[in-house]
Amino acid sequence: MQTTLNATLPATDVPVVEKQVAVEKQEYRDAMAHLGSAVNIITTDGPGGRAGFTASAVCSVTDTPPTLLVCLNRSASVHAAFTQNQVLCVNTLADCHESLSNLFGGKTPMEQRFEAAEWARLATGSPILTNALVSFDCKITQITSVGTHDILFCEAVALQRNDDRHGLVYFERRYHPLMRQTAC
Ligand SMILES: NC(=O)C1=CN([C@@H]2O[C@H](COP(=O)(O)OP(=O)(O)OC[C@H]3O[C@@H](n4cnc5c(N)ncnc54)[C@H](O)[C@@H]3O)[C@@H](O)[C@H]2O)C=CC1
Ligand SMILES: Cc1cc2nc3c(=O)[nH]c(=O)nc-3n(C[C@H](O)[C@H](O)[C@H](O)COP(=O)(O)O)c2cc1C
Repeated sequence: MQTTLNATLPATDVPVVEKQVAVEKQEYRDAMAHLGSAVNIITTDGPGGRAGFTASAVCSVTDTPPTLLVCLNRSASVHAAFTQNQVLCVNTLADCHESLSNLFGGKTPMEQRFEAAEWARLATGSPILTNALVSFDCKITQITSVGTHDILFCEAVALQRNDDRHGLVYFERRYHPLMRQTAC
């Protein structure tokens, strides 16, 4: 399906279309499914308990100070743990992590989620997935609410990289391996 959105243009000789375009939730989700994204398991540990969930709504904000953002639905069972602990780790998944992603994205009990992989710790005490593509160990510096979600701004205080693994992309509601270029 091809969809055209009307826009108000500033040029004087261009007819202005004033019609307001309402985007329904399902239409928005169907459109967002066209955006390929990395898949991450976001973990935390501390006074609020150990918790983790799968997230695609993650991006870099600034390198000074090194800051990422993570969008977390306030209705998720893990929400209180993250806001109480004030620390988290963004573990970006490799191509072998499809089933782990589904485990952390479903309604699975928390212990069962963590039993399925090996974890370490860096600076904040948040679980680091040992064979992740990259792990950003962070303190949460700011939280802003927009609609159903909280945007967690997270300053990286330690990093772990695995430079030989292939990536994983979530696109059109499916997982796709993303191959690293190797010398031939
Ligand atoms: N940002 C989020 O909260 C996301 C939540 N999910 C959840 O994971 C499950 C499976 O998702 P899909 O297989 O991708 O099918 P879907 O049809 O639920 O979602 C399609 C796309 O819409 C966006 N989206 C979905 N739910 C959203 C939400 N509550 N807030 C903002 N954006 C949202 C995401 O970009 C997602 O890839 C659903 O329960 C979905 O709600 C998935 C991706 C992102
Ligand atoms: C591929 C994928 C991406 C997801 N991305 C997000 C996200 O960015 N933000 C979010 O709040 N939930 C996201 N979810 C849903 C959460 O992982 C899920 O709600 C979380 O595990 C909490 O579930 P619970 O309430 O059963 O603990 C995603 C799920 C999947 C499968």
